[in-house]
Amino acid sequence: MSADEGARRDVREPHNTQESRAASGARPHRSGAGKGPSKGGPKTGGPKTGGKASGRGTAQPGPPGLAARDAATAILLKVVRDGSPLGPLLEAGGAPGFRALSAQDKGLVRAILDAALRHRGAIEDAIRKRLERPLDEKAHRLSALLHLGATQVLYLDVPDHAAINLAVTAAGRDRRTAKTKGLVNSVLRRIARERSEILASAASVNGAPDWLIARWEKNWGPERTAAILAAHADAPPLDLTPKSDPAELAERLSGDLLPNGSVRLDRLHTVSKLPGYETGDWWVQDAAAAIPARLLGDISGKRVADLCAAPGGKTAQLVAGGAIVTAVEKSSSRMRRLKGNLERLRLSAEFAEADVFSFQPAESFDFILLDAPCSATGTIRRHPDLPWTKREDEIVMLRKVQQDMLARAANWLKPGGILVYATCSLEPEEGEEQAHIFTKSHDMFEPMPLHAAEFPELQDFCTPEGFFRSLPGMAFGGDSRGVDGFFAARWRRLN
Ligand SMILES: C[S@@+](CC[C@H](N)C(=O)[O-])C[C@H]1O[C@@H](n2cnc3c(N)ncnc32)[C@H](O)[C@@H]1O
Repeated sequence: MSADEGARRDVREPHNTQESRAASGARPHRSGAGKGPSKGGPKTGGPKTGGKASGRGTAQPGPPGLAARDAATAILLKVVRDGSPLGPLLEAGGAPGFRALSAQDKGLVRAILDAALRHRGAIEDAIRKRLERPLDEKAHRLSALLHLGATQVLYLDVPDHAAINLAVTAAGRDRRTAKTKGLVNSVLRRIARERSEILASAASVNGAPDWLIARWEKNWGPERTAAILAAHADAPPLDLTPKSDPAELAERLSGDLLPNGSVRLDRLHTVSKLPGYETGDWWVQDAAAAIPARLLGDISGKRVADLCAAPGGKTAQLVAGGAIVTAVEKSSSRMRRLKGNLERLRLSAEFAEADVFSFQPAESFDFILLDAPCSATGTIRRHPDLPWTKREDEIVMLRKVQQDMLARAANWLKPGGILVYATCSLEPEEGEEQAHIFTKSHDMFEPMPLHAAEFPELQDFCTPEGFFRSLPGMAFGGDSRGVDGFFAARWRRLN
């Protein structure tokens, strides 16, 4: 996955997990111990096992639900075997089998994949313990069928018999897995029988690859790592940034007003159907993602560069704050999204579709916000595919990009101007360490540490060095539903 594609989506388009799930009626079980499934969720039909093995794919039309299951299998394979990010596979130009599905089936596929990836560690553990011998490393398709079947049995409101029959049918219809029907059937039946026990122990199973957990334990310690993993297991709430009057919006949407002015709703909302969507009264943005732009202070009437701007959550904040904003973004498709988002919000900015490494501003800026491309490990609760598609060497590669970008951006600031650097990463190499390197190598810049006196609501998030640091699992203003992991540092140019 490229750094760009790993970028979070602060301004969410109508196609998102929440709304798809709402559309499909596929409500996930709440994760955690002792939460047995309630039955009678989405009707996948009552597929009968059988059907003819048809080589690759499923040429014959199958029982209801099978097309969705096949699309989910193909997409899960793309993500966990090939390392493709999930988001683009679920978009309009995404995976072919997915594109052909009805809106309801698309919703079902999104819900299955979200749960399968969010709980991948626990599901893998449950399957492994119920196999007589380990699966062949190359048995990717069989593994995916077992994972999706187990996901439905453990985490979605689908009757066990329907979920299991569908998995067995899907196995039987493909030559590569036709002989494993018995195994699929017996493993999934055991998982259904032992559901309570599996869910009770799920929290103790690591929900990310070992290399990531080892990093977090080294950097944040075991307790905070456990809190990060617990936060990842719960789907996040829906946070909105109001264009104006947060209290009015919170009341209008019956949401909770967070101390930074974000409005928090539960996640089962269709974003584009919420009041104020059409009129551009708010945009989707995690409460932590809304902090870096605020660190610039009073920007009204000032020239602000928003570097690495798409999809535009921070651009919107800056424009709404009265600044004259130049939004720099190198990806054309993401720039289109940024423009579309600002259009909906009736906000205007100057758009520069350019690479930060070749961009040349006509004049210097009063303020610069650099929201650099990063591993995005702070957004795993919103993108549960990330742990399974990231590689550690990407973090090493991105460090150099971030360092060079910061150094380049520093040249474009007026004397007295303020620079904020931010990443949505849990990795100190992309946050704290970058800030220290910049301070050491730029004596024309003085750090502007954040203090609780200036931002009382951020007291728990100001580090001793004066950085902003959030970790998933940290409560904000008494709201225990957590925030994304973010880092931000701030400097003033001396002359
Ligand atoms: C973390 S996202 C930005 C999120 C955005 N600031 C927001 O709040 O909505 C990083 C963005 O940087 C863009 N990007 C990556 N490398 C870039 C470069 N060299 N020049 C300009 N943009 C770049 C990516 O395409 C991506 O859209």
